Parts: sequence; structure tokens; C-alpha cells
Amino acid sequence: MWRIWRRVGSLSPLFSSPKSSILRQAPYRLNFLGILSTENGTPATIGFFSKEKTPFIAFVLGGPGSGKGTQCAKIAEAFGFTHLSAGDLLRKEISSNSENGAMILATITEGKIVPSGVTIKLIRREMESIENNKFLIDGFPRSEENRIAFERITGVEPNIVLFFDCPEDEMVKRVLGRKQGRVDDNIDTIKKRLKVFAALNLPVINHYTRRGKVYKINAVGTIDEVFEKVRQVFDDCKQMIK
Ligand SMILES: Nc1ncnc2c1ncn2[C@@H]1O[C@H](COP(=O)(O)OP(=O)(O)O)[C@@H](O)[C@H]1O
Ligand SMILES: O=c1ccn([C@@H]2O[C@H](COP(=O)(O)OP(=O)(O)O)[C@@H](O)[C@H]2O)c(=O)[nH]1
Ligand SMILES: [Mg+2]
Repeated sequence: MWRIWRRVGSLSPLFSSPKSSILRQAPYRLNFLGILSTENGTPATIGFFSKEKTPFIAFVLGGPGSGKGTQCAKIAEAFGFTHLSAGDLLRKEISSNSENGAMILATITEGKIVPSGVTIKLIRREMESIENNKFLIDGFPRSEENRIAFERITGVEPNIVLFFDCPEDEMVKRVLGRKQGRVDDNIDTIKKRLKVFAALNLPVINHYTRRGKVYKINAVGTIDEVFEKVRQVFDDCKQMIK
């Protein structure tokens, strides 16, 4: 059984339940390759959804500029995770002139959300090609539709969700100071992204809060100060990270 028990710590004010299961205990599930896999593993599955290879997944969420990417880089280094930034994967698609490139560019420029199928395909491709069992999925899911599609396609839920909680004025300041040449790092797009965050992304965080999976982290402070709080979360979760 894929059942784990989580310690409840002072770090996790959003916990609604002291225990949760890694996987929803569905009678069957589809793996990334579309192979039907039963609870007891028959027929044999390939990829992540065989029991031996089911990865530990942390979704890393928060508004634009809350520090997701910065903290993910530090978590990856300190705890051996593979960092998958959904935004970076989409930007790579744009620069590789893929068939969806123009649509993705227009969507990002407007601060809207790329269709779930496109983003999940990119995440899936990375997860299948990387030999690691610990993934940080940064900036995804950004809507309930994203979340439901991911869970339907993979048959799994994230083990934990980090939520970087940051005041809007601080997020705006950080995004405008980012200087990475991004098409969406301008005041007009940021305003739209903040609205999209409140309308579509917060419901995802609320959903996982109800599932007892969210670690809410105050994102105000220096990068190192924030990372100390993040480190405590991952130290706390060591038992459940394979
Ligand atoms: N704790 C922090 N304090 C000040 N600036 C930060 C902090 N964390 C990140 N930044 C800076 O803010 C900008 C946005 O950070 P980033 O990690 O890209 O956020 P996100 O991925 O959530 O949009 C970057 O320029 C980054 O260097
Ligand atoms: O799952 C995702 C992740 C990103 N984006 C798009 O890519 C942009 C930039 O995302 P990223 O995570 O890079 O931004 P950040 O929050 O780090 O500033 C978002 O505003 C969306 O337009 C998306 O559509 N789906
Ligand atoms: Mg980012």
C-alpha cells in the first residue's frame, strides 16, 4: 500500500489532516504511457507508475515573483531533487520553434494559462527522460483544470505542495527587478498575472489544503531566510522521500 503518515509540525498551519495518502487509492490508473495498471500492479507497468518507480512529487506554487524558481534551485541542490519549471519548459518550446510556439508566446504575453495538454506533455517528457525519483514541479498546476488533467493522466497526486505566500507589492517589485528579458515581466502583464493567480491558482492551493498537503511559507525575507523555512519542511518530510 502506498500509504504514508506525515508528522504535523508548527511549520504547517494549513494542515487539515495529520495523515494523507501518497496516491489516491483508485482501483486502476493510467500511467504516462497510457497503460492501464491495476492496484496490485498487473499488468506490469513501465515508467513512474510501477510501484518501484513512483516518484516523490512536490508542486511548488505561489504568485509571480514569490521566489519559486529561486528556492527550487536551492532545494534541488540541497536535497537531490530534479527541478522542472513549467514556465521554463514552455519558454523552451517557444525558442525551439515548435508548432505550439506562437500560441504559447501569445498566452504568456497575456498572462493567461497554456492549455493543460501542452504543459503536461512537456512535464511528462522530462519526467520520463530523467533518472530521478524526486521532482519539484515549479509553477504548475496553475488552475483546477491543470490539476485535474494532471491527476487524471498520471493517476497520482503530489506528495506535498509548497506555497510561497508573498504580498502583491513585493511580488511586483521582484518581477520588475528580475531582468531576464521575459516578455511577461512588465507592469501590464504582471497585473493580469496577479488576477489570474487569485482567480485560478489559489483554488488549486485551497484544494490541496483541504487534502492536508500544503506547506505555506512566508516568502518575505532574504533568499537564505526563506530557504531556512523550506529546509525545515524537507527535513520534516525525510521519512516520506525515498
Ligand atoms: N527572498 C527574496 N528576496 C528578494 N528577492 C528575491 C527573493 N527570492 C527571489 N528573489 C528575486 O526575485 C525575482 C523573482 O524570483 P523567482 O525565483 O524568479 O520567482 P518566481 O519563480 O516565483 O516568479 C528574481 O529576480 C529573484 O532573484
Ligand atoms: O503551468 C504553467 C506554467 C506557466 N504558464 C505560463 O507561463 C507564464 C510564466 O510562468 P512561470 O512559472 O515561468 O512564471 P513565474 O511565476 O515563475 O514568474 C505564466 O504566466 C503562464 O502564462 C502556463 O501557462 N502554465
Ligand atoms: Mg519562476
